[in-house]
Amino acid sequence: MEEKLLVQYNKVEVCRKELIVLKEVDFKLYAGEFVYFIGRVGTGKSSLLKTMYADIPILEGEASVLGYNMKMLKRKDIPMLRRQIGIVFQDFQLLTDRSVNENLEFVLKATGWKDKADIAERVEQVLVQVGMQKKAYKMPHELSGGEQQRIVIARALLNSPQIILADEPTGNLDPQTGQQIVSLLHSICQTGTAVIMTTHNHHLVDEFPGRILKCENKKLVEVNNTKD
Ligand SMILES: Nc1ncnc2c1ncn2[C@@H]1O[C@H](COP(=O)(O)OP(=O)(O)OP(=O)(O)O)[C@@H](O)[C@H]1O
Repeated sequence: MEEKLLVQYNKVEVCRKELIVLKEVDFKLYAGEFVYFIGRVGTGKSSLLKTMYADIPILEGEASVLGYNMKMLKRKDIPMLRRQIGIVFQDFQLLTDRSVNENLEFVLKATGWKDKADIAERVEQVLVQVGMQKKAYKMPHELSGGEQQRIVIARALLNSPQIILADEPTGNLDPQTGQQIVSLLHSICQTGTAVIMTTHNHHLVDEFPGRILKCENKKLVEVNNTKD
């Protein structure tokens, strides 16, 4: 079977205001791949992810994400693009005033789901997928950090994204919980969803194999292991 190309960057420049963060970025992401972005603090890992969901515009080079030309992207196209990308951050960003169920329902309703039974079924499915079906009625503050991150991953899965972008998803977790989260992301990847994860944790990269790209000296380079 021919591999499906989800992201293609050619000579892309990533800028934050007037600062060039990365230049000449060549990158391809295929369906079902697990990719790590590593590199020191401030080298551009988050910024590069942000270009993929149109949080930072691309001004130089050619970039396509899920068939969208990111240089020509119209404001009105952004919600449709983001619906096909699951986004997971380090700081969980659940709505604190409502339960797990309500957090998930809120996203489905905001993305056009109307039928109550369909919504309930989809919420149940993603909670099962992350092993949290018993916590549906909990408030976020009643959950541990690892559990909250599982709910965030469930939220990212709601609209069956083709790509998950996870920006330091283990940054606020203890090592063992972080391991469980990366293991969960790997199992999601095995169902065909591509995952890009930024991390400073080289143990995780060594333990859970994936393609490794490093941000260094304003370039994105493919490396064989975390020591290169
Ligand atoms: N909102 C912003 N406005 C201007 N410059 C920014 C902004 N956010 C980040 N930067 C700068 O862009 C560069 C890249 O930052 P970025 O957060 O992408 O790096 P990173 O590799 O993800 O770092 P970290 O590992 O700390 O998360 C840094 O020099 C940073 O200071």
